[in-house]
Amino acid sequence: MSSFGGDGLIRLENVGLRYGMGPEVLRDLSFRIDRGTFQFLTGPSGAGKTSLMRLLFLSLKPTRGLMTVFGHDVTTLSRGTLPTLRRRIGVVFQDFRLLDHLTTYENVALPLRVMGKAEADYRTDVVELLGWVGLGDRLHVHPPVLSGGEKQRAAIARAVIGQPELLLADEPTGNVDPTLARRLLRLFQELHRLGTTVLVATHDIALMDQYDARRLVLNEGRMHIYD
Ligand SMILES: Nc1ncnc2c1ncn2[C@@H]1O[C@H](COP(=O)(O)OP(=O)(O)OP(=O)(O)O)[C@@H](O)[C@H]1O
Repeated sequence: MSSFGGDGLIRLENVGLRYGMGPEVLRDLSFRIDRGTFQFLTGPSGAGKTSLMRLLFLSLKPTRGLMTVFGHDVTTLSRGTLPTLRRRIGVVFQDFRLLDHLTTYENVALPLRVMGKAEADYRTDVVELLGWVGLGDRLHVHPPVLSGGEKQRAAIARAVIGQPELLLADEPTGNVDPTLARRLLRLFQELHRLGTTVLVATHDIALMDQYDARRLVLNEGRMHIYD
């Protein structure tokens, strides 16, 4: 029962995942992510990182084992609970998922609008954050005209603007140069300092070497942890 002690924001016990009738792509995962911690998730291409991120964002359910997120057993979540839990999570997926009919500024401000905040209270924060990620001159354009790296940074800004309890970022520096990648890592560190639990999936060893954090390593669906 090792994963079920302590202040586990996320707990997995013997979790397995398969797509349809295919083979298990995640196998016997047992680990805990404590509140307020920072960790990298890494491993070779196809090891299951994105699949694990989807599990943690409650887009998929484990096909076996026990998993809790914010203390809720994910297999018995009611339809109403799911969106409430997701609102506590900031996500950056590899396909960005920006809304094309909104400007960059509006995309990033969206989580705050959903929370019911007034624009006058957040406008400066959104503009400042977009400046920090290098999009200060792209505020009023729509996602289709942004480059891949610009879309990625807009998605990151949207994920962090509301200071979520949990940040899940899948290859967040995959489309940017090393200088910008360091800058984005600093943003995640700052968020962590403010209390967010952070999980960053990355292949980028140079990036991981810049921050002394726990490493969750997936290999062929199994996990090894280096504290
Ligand atoms: N929707 C899906 N349906 C069926 N199989 C899938 C699906 N998504 C992923 N897989 C399979 O699950 C395995 C793990 O894929 P996943 O994308 O989670 O790995 P990854 O570690 O994120 O890889 P990468 O680093 O290349 O993004 C792979 O064998 C992949 O083919």
